[in-house]
Parts: sequence; C-alpha cells; structure tokens
Amino acid sequence: MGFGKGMSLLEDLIEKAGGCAVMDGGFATQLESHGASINDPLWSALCLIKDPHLIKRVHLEYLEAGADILVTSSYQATIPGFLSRGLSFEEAETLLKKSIKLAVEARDKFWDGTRNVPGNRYNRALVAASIGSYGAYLADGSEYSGCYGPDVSLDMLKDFHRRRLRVLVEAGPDLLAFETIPNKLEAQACVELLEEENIQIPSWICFSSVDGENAPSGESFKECFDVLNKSTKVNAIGINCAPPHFIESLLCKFKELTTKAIVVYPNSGDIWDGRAKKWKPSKCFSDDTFEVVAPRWRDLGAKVIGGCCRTTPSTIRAISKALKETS
Ligand SMILES: C[S+](C)CC[C@H](N)C(=O)O
Ligand SMILES: N[C@@H](CCS)C(=O)O
Ligand SMILES: [Zn+2]
Repeated sequence: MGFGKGMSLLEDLIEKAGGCAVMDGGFATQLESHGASINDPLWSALCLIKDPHLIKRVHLEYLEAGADILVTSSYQATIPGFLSRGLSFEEAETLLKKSIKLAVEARDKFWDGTRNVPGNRYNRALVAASIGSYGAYLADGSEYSGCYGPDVSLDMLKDFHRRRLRVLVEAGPDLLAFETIPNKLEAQACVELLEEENIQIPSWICFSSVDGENAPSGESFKECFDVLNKSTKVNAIGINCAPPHFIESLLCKFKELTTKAIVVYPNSGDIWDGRAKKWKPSKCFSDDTFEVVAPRWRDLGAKVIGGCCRTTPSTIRAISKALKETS
C-alpha cells in the first residue's frame, strides 16, 4: 500500500474500513449551512473565534454520516492571520490548539456514544489537522492558481508554515493534512518542514488541480511528486478541492507516479471565484453520482475518499454507504 513507518493508526483504520477509509466533507460549506458568516479573510477560521460550538456540531454531523477521518477547522487559521485581527500571539496559538481540541472532543463524544451500540458500523475516527496552503492564507484564490509571485521563496514558505505546524502537532492530532497545495515549491516546503521538525505522526499532502492534469501552477504532478516520493515523512499524496470529474484520470496518473497511498476528496464541481469570493455553479456531481463513483475510485486504488467544498454530510453518507455495500 505504500505506507511508511508510524502509519499503523491510519493503516489499521483503512483495513477496518474495508480497504478504503471515508473522510468528512466540506467543512466551511457545512458551517455556512448553519448560518456561519465566513466571507472574511479568515474564512472558516473565523468560527474558531465566533462560533466554536458550530465547529463541534459540524464534526459530529460528519461522524454521524460515516466519516472515519475528521479534518480540523484550521485550514485558514494562521498566526499572521489572527495577528492581523488584533489577537496576540498567545491567543492565535490557543485558537490553533482549539481547532484540534474541538475535533478530538467531537470524536470522543461520538465514539463513547456508539462503540457499544450493537450492530453499529462506525470506526473510531482519526483527527487530521488541516494545514491550508499559503494561498489559502492570502485569501486571493491563489490556492487555485499556484501563482505566489517572484518574492515567495522556499524559505519564506517554510517560515510561514513552521510555527503553525509545531503548535498543531503539540495539540495531539492523529494525522496532518496539507490541503490545496498548488505548486511544487510549496510541496517541497512542506516536505522539508516535516523532515526538519522530525514529525512523528502520519501526514498527507494534497494538491488542487484546475485542468485535471497538472498542479494549478501548471507544473506537472511528476515534477511535484519527485520530492514527496523521496520522503518517508509523507505517507500519502492526493487531490482535494478539484472537480470530481477529474478524479478518475488523476487517480490513474497518481498510481503511476507514486507508491504512496492515495487520498481523494474533490469538491462538488462548483468553481471558486476568488475575486467575488463566491462559488460559481458548474459541472456538479450529485450525492447519487458520488455513490456511484466512490467504489470505482476505491477500485482504482484510492485509500481514503471524502469530499471537499460544497459537499455535505449527505455526500459523505452516500460515499460511506456505497463503499460499505461493495466492500
Ligand atoms: C478553499 S477556498 C474556497 C477558501 C477560501 C479562500 N482561501 C479565500 O479566503 O478566499
Ligand atoms: N478543510 C477545508 C478545505 C477547504 S478547500 C474545508 O473543508 O473547508
Ligand atoms: Zn475545498
């Protein structure tokens, strides 16, 4: 399967789940469906300040829908982002830790209530700390363009990610989930950081894609994967927040480019307009379509399947049901 050392937690979960674990779905999407207002540079991380109870509620909804892995609310939670809102360094770090705490509390509460229920088909979920790309922090749509400009260097990206990574790891998640990485430089920064910080928990690095073939920067995945494949600190590679109709061919491509486990969690197919800060309807998959494609993705080699933006607990319920029925 291509997992490295220290992966038994994720490996065991995948095995218990019948060969393919189910992730949660769009986190910010579900916060918004409960009335959270996230049209803000902090995006969903604003809820860490304003609506932490909603964060826990959304985690519980995804667990109930069948998610084996929860991704935390830290996608756009960054120390500079919080500082720019007038919070102190300590307050910013406390909010990062809170994102892990809320997910762990939801997982433990749900597991305590279900583990002894006869016939339940739930697994004890794992908590993956979300680490959004630098582009997410910029809040200008650049996680879908990969254009960080000439002034952004490898060292600068490592500095951007370093402290947050440390704080999140100290808070005790089961996994690290780097999300919507749009170019080779940032992938390299993430890998070098995992090595330099000697991170001991499993991690995955997921790229976005806007053309269905390459990273958003236009760099080929072959180029991007070179550095990832060489590191034992990267346990899985994948695609997130790309349209679902790209997944089948990207999975086949990824299988040729890596022996690491593959994670896929596409968005619904809607397209993010970074200027207007709105989703534009496009070629969307319904939950029924996810139900059909999830077993295909598993059969093509995906080890973790879930949803990203604009997918909901009903999408995850459909994926979970389809995978269970066909395993
Ligand atoms: C995954 S995108 C929709 C997140 C929001 C974006 N980084 C922004 O702040 O505009
Ligand atoms: N984990 C984040 C990813 C955004 S692309 C979310 O689901 O909101
Ligand atoms: Zn997304």
